[in-house]
Amino acid sequence: MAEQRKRGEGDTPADQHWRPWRTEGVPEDPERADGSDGKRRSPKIKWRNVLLTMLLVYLGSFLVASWFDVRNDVVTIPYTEFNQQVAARNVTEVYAKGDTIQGELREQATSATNENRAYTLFQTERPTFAQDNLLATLEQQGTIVRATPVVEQRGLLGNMLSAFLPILLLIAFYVWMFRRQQSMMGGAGGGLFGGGRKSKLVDPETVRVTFADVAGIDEVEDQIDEIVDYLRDPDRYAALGARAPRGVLLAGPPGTGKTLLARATAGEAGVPFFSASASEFIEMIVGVGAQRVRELFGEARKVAPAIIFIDEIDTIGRARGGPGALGGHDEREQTLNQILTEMDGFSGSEGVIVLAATNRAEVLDPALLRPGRFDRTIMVHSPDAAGRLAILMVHTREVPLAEDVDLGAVALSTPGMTGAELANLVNEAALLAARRGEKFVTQSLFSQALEKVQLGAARNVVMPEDERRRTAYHEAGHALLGMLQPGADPVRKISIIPRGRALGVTLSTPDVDRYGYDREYLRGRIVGALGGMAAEDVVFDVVTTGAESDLQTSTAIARQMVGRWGMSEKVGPVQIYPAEGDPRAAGFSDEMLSIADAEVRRIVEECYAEATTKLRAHHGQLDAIVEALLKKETLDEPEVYAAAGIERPPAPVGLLQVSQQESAPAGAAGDGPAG
Ligand SMILES: Nc1ncnc2c1ncn2[C@@H]1O[C@H](COP(=O)(O)OP(=O)(O)OP(=O)(O)O)[C@@H](O)[C@H]1O
Ligand SMILES: [Zn+2]
Repeated sequence: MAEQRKRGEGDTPADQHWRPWRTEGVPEDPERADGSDGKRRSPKIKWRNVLLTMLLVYLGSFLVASWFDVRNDVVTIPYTEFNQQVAARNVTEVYAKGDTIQGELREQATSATNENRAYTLFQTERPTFAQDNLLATLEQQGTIVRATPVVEQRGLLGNMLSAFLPILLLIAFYVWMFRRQQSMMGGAGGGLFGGGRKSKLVDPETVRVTFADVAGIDEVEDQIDEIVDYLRDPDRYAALGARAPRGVLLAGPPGTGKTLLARATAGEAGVPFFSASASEFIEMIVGVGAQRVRELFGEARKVAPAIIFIDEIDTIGRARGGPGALGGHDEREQTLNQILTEMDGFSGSEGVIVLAATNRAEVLDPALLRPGRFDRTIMVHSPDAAGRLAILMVHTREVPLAEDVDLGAVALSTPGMTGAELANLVNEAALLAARRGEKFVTQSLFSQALEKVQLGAARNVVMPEDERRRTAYHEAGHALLGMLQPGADPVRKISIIPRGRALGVTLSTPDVDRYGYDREYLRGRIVGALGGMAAEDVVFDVVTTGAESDLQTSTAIARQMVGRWGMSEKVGPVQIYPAEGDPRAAGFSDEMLSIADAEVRRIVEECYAEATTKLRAHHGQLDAIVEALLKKETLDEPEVYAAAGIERPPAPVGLLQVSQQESAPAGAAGDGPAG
C-alpha cells in the first residue's frame, strides 16, 4: 500500500513560510530549496499552438480555394447541348475566341453528357463545319456577346486568390502572433488584427480596491501611505525638491495580499495601475521582453502619476549566475537590465512608482535593491490572530452570518493561514451553506469548511478493519505524544477518515503565532512525528509504508537543527546547509558533512527511542484514544484530551479581545462576530 499517513505537524518551522496546518507539505529541506516553488514557468515555444494554427491556415485556404472552384465550375459541354440552350433562350452572355465559346446561362442546367453536372458557366467548342449563324441568333435573342473573357477573368481572380490566400493568411497569422506578444505582458490578448492594448492598463475608475479591502496588515499600510500621499499630489513633493521612492519591494509568503495591496495603493491614490508578471517577460521571444518593459514604462509615464506593478520579480531578478536561475539568461538579464535602466532614468518627478512583489526576497540580485531602484522593502507577513479576525471580517462583509458565528474563535483556530486562505475558508463555508440550502452560514459550517481546508476532502473508500485499527494506533501515537510533550502545540483534530493520499490525519496548531523555535520544541516535534511509526511498532511490531511522510518531516527538522540552526554541539554554530544550493558548494569538508550526517541520525534515533518508551509507558491512554477514534472516526480537541484523560494546556487569555476593536474595520462591526 503506497498510501501515506500524514499529520498536522508535518511542516518545519523553517521560516515565515511555515504554515502549521499544511499537513502534507514536505518541510523545507536545504537540499531542495532550489527555488522550485512551482510558480515558475519555463519559457517555451508553444509548438502545439503553432501546429494548430498551421493546420487551420491550411484548412482555411483549402476551403476558400474550393469555394472559388465552385464559382469557377465551368462545365465543358458538347456543341449540341449549347445549341439546345440557345434554342431555349437560356444563354445570357457569351465570349468567343476562335472556335471556343464560353458563357453563362440564365438558369442552371444539367449536363446530360457531363456526368449530370449542374452548371451555369460553360465552355464549348464550335465545330468548324458548323453552318449555323450563331452570332445572329444570339443577337436576336438579346444575349450579350462580349469581347472580354468573363469566365476566364473570374477564374483568373479565383486562381490568384487561391494561390495567394495561404500566404496572406500566414502573414496575417504572424502579424497576429507579433501583436499578441506585444500585448501579452498585460494579458490583454489583442485578437486577430485586433489592435490589442499594449499592456493591461486598468483605468483608475476600475480599480475599486482600497485599503478598506486590505485587513490585518496595518503596519504595512502605514508604510505605503506615504506612497499614496505622493501619488495624489506629486507636485507638492516636487516643489520641495523631495524625491519620491522609485521602487518598493513587497516581500512575503504567497497569498498574504501583496497584489491586493498594490491594487489598493492605486485605488487609494486614484492613479492608473499597470500590472505585469515578470515570468511573462521571459516567456517572450528574445528581445521582446526588454522592449515590452520599455513600452510599459513609456505608457505609465504618459499617464503619470501611475503605479507599475511587477509580480514574481524574483523570476527575472535572481542574483546573476545564481542557482536555479531560469530561462534564457539573455532574456532574463536583458529584461532585468531594462527595468533597471528605466528606473535609473527616472528623474524623480515623473510620478511613476514601481511596486514589485516576491516570495523570495533573499534570492534577489543586489543590483535591484540599490538606492534609486527598489530601495525600500516592505515585509508582508502572514497575519496574526487579530489580523486574521480583521481579514475574516472583510471577507464576510457580503456573507450572511448566523447568530452563533464567532469569527474570533475562527481566527484563533487558524494560525499560520494567509489572507488568501482565509478568503478561501469563508468561501468554502458559504458554499457548504448554499449546497445545504441554508440562509445563513453557521459556526458549524465554518468548522466543517476548516476541516476540509486543513485536512483535505474526505475520500469515499471502505477500509479493511485491521487497516483501520492500525491507522487509529498510528494517529493516536502522534496525538498522544503531542499531548504528553510539554510546550508542544495543542492537538486540534485527529481523524481516521482517508483524505487525499492520507489514511488518517492528526492536526496540531499553536495557540499563539510562533515566530521562533527552541531545541526542545523541535525535538518534541520530531518525537511527535515519529509517534505514528512508534505506535505501530509498539503495538503490532510492524513497520509500514504509512510512515513515509513522517520520516520526511522528522529527518528534515533534524537536518535543519544540525545544519542550519546550530543546534548540534558536535557541528557547532555553523551553517553547513546553505539556504539554497548544494552544501558542498559552501566549502565544508567531507569530514564535516559526515559528522553532520551522523548528528542528524543521532537526533532522529534518540527521538524515536523516546517515542517508543513513552508510548509503552502510556499504553492505556493510547488504547483509549484508539477506541474513541474507531467509534467516532474524527475527534476534535476536547474529545481527544478527554479520551486520553489529559488536561489541555491553558490557552493564553486576552489574546484577541484587546486588538479586536482596534483592527475591526469601521462599518463592518454590524455583521461581525456575534459577541
Ligand atoms: N490582508 C488581506 N486582507 C484581505 N484579503 C486578503 C488579504 N491578503 C490576501 N487576501 C485575499 O487573498 C487574495 C489573494 O491575495 P494576493 O493575490 O494579493 O496575494 P499575494 O501575496 O499577491 O500572493 P502571491 O504571492 O501568490 O501573488 C486577495 O485577492 C484577497 O481576497
Ligand atoms: Zn503519521
